[in-house]
Amino acid sequence: MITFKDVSKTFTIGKREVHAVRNVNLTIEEGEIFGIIGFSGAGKSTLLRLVNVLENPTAGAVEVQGVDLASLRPTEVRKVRRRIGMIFQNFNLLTSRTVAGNVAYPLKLAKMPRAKIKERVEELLRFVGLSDKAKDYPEQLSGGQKQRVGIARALATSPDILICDEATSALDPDTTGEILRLLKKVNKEFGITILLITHEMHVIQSICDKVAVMEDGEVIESGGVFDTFTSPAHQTTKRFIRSVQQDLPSPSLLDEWRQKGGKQLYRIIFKGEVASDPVLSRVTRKHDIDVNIVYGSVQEIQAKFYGNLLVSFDGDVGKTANAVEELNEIVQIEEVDVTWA
Ligand SMILES: Nc1ncnc2c1ncn2[C@@H]1O[C@H](COP(=O)(O)OP(=O)(O)OP(=O)(O)O)[C@@H](O)[C@H]1O
Repeated sequence: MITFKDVSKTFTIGKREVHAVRNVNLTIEEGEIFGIIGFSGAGKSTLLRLVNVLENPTAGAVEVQGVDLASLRPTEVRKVRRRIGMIFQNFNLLTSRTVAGNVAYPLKLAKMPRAKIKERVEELLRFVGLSDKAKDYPEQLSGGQKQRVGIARALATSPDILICDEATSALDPDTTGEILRLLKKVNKEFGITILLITHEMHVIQSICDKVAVMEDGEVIESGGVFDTFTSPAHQTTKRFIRSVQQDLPSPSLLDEWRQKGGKQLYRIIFKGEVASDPVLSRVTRKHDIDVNIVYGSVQEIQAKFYGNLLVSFDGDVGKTANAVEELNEIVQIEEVDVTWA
């Protein structure tokens, strides 16, 4: 478990103070995949550097498994660091060593016997699907393969925690998907807690259990990924979510809809179980009105459905109002203002 207790980190450059992290309180439970998202300069890297003791907090405490990191002697800090693996955006591989040599490196530092190192490296390369690349050098690998080596190296000393610093930001979408699936496998098979930072919401959506949104050094919102996605409280969170969710049709489709009379649009949000319930047809039939589906999308977040449907209704105004009122008791329904779109 990693706990941030009222943590602040201020850098002083000459007379100027930079508040990189401000009053952060977070708990990352064992076995969780926890994502921290924020725009550039939000304070994400500083937060990670506090966990692997590359920085110490100016105020507050960072605890790993109940131990305040600031209270540790240098030898104890090294021990804690060995329990934490790390992967990076630019992979940080040793270019003069082979794939096997890179994965073996932390084991040599830990003074593992040679025969055991060989066995462990083979096992790790099998796990990340790179057994056939053991003798290659990093420059002979694709970005995705390099990150697999990075993951194998980070896992070499069997850490409890894996820290991922923008680990997929340099990769194309397909390769990003492969690496995220591998990270999920790391988490499931070994029970390793994963703490990742990213500026990409789809990374959070794909693999994280919990998310914290950072802005100007502060955590402005945190919680389960499904709840945060479906009920974001903060404007910045909404911006991140919009980047992975198309919740309106394209301008040309909206123009077509306007030309056809452009009736009031309603957005219906289905969450979890209700998504498969034929609620819409049931209610409109009962109130004797027709429903037109103008646009829709369904997403899967943490194995739950999240549906977003844009509809208009044909029929008597009073009956429509009654139907909307009844729907409002079952699902989230709101009028959509598309005057600006
Ligand atoms: N060693 C340092 N000395 C001075 N200022 C720093 C230092 N490290 C970070 N900062 C400042 O702290 C703030 C937060 O930086 P940080 O790198 O943690 O943000 P970030 O969210 O990781 O951004 P990015 O995604 O661009 O890496 C920034 O204003 C940055 O300039």
